[in-house]
Parts: sequence; structure tokens; C-alpha cells
Amino acid sequence: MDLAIPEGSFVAVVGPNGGGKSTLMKLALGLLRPDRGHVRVFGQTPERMRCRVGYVPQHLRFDAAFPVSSLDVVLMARSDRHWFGPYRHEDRQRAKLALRRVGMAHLADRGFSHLSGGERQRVLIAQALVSDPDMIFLDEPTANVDASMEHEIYELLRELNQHKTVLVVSHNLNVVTRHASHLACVNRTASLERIGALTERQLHRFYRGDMTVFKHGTDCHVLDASKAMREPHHGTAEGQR
Ligand SMILES: Nc1ncnc2c1ncn2[C@@H]1O[C@H](COP(=O)(O)OP(=O)(O)OP(=O)(O)O)[C@@H](O)[C@H]1O
Repeated sequence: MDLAIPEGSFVAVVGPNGGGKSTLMKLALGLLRPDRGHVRVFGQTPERMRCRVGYVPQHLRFDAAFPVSSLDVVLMARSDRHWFGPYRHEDRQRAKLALRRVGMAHLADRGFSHLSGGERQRVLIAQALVSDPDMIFLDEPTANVDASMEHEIYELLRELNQHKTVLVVSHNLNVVTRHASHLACVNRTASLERIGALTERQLHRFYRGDMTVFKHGTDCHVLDASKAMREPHHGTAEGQR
């Protein structure tokens, strides 16, 4: 694949299971090394630029039932700065600020295991934000949350996108196409398109199966379900928002 992510964009990474979405993110983070070719992040190797990239992985990296508070979870992202000794005042201030940015300051002392799925996801986003990265990668951040929390999380990402490049893996095309500026279709290869330029045929090619594309209204986010049922291929060839 040959892919260049424009700075400041909001990229939804889509594609079938096993297509390579998580692998692509891990390559860009320097967690995996490519067998061939090279990856550059802000013109440097991913390892050197890791401090400028925040990451919310697909699966929790620790036991969610472990007795730690929301603040502790966010602070964990600062632990690599000083392996010995307690966190510094600056670390705590940054962690509190990150929790405030995701609307979780009031639950800073609550046990992580006592949070709802959506609240946990927000804390994990705060963890990725604590060092104020220029780019944030999120791997299926709304996999276990309801539609309303999913909407809230995407609104938050859109807000973050005012100052940061955002890459989010999702299987919910209907939601991501409302928020993202670009779609990266990944299925062993990859292509990047502005949302408005993507065609239904391209999506078929990447998913290799049947799928229906809905055209979002430009001034209204509520689909008329009965109309959609009568016109199942509402989005037709252009299939954009
Ligand atoms: N460490 C690894 N070593 C070898 N193969 C791997 C490794 N990690 C993933 N793979 C394989 O690479 C392919 C792509 O996996 P990846 O997790 O990137 O897919 P994905 O698009 O994120 O899938 P999903 O939507 O199911 O999360 C899969 O066939 C997977 O089995």
C-alpha cells in the first residue's frame, strides 16, 4: 500500500475483518516493523515520533477490574517518563486536564472498573491525550457503546480534530461518514479518498460483498427510515454524505 494521511484530516479507516486496519495503525506507531517498504510519521521513523501520537487500542492493555481510578489510568501514559518514584505534579495536572477535555473530570477518583463502557472509552481517550499529541489513533473506540454514546464520542473526536489529525478504525460506515473528512479503505491494500469522492463501487471492491450506502442529508442527520426502506439504494453511485 501507498498511503499519505493529510495533516489535520479526520480519517475513518474501514474494511473487512482481517483486512489489516489494526496492523496499519501498529506500523504507524512503530509497534510493528514492515517486512518491506517504510513508514514515516511527520517525516521521521514512527519510533522517534511516538511522543506525538496518541493511541487508543482495540483491546484494553490491562485488566479492567484492577482497582485503579480513572485518574490512575490516565497517569499510566506518563509512567514511561520516569520509571522510579511517584508521578510529578505536572503529570497529575496534565492527567486532570485530559479528563476535563473528555468530560470525565467529575469521575477522576472513581474506580475504572465501576465505569460504564462509554465512560471507560472516554478515560482511554484521555489517556491518549495526556501528552498532547498532534495525531490520535483510535481502534474501534465505540465497539461496545450504545448509539447515543457513540455519537458523543464522535462529537468529541470532531472537536479534537480542530487541532489534531484523527484516525479512527470503525465498522460503522453510517456513523463515520458523518464525521470523517477522508475514508481509508483497507483490505490488504489501501486507498484514501475524500468522503465526497468515494463511490459505492470502490466500497464493494474493498469489502468484496454486498453493502448499501446511504447518502446523509446535508442539513439533517435524521434519516427518514420509511423513505430509506422504499428506496434502498438511496445513496446510489456517489454514495457520499
Ligand atoms: N502479529 C501478527 N503476526 C502475524 N499475523 C498477524 C499478526 N497480527 C495480525 N495478523 C494477521 O494480519 C491480518 C490483519 O489483521 P488485523 O488485526 O490488522 O486486521 P483488522 O482489519 O484490524 O481486523 P478486525 O476488523 O477483525 O479487527 C489478519 O489475517 C491477522 O490474522
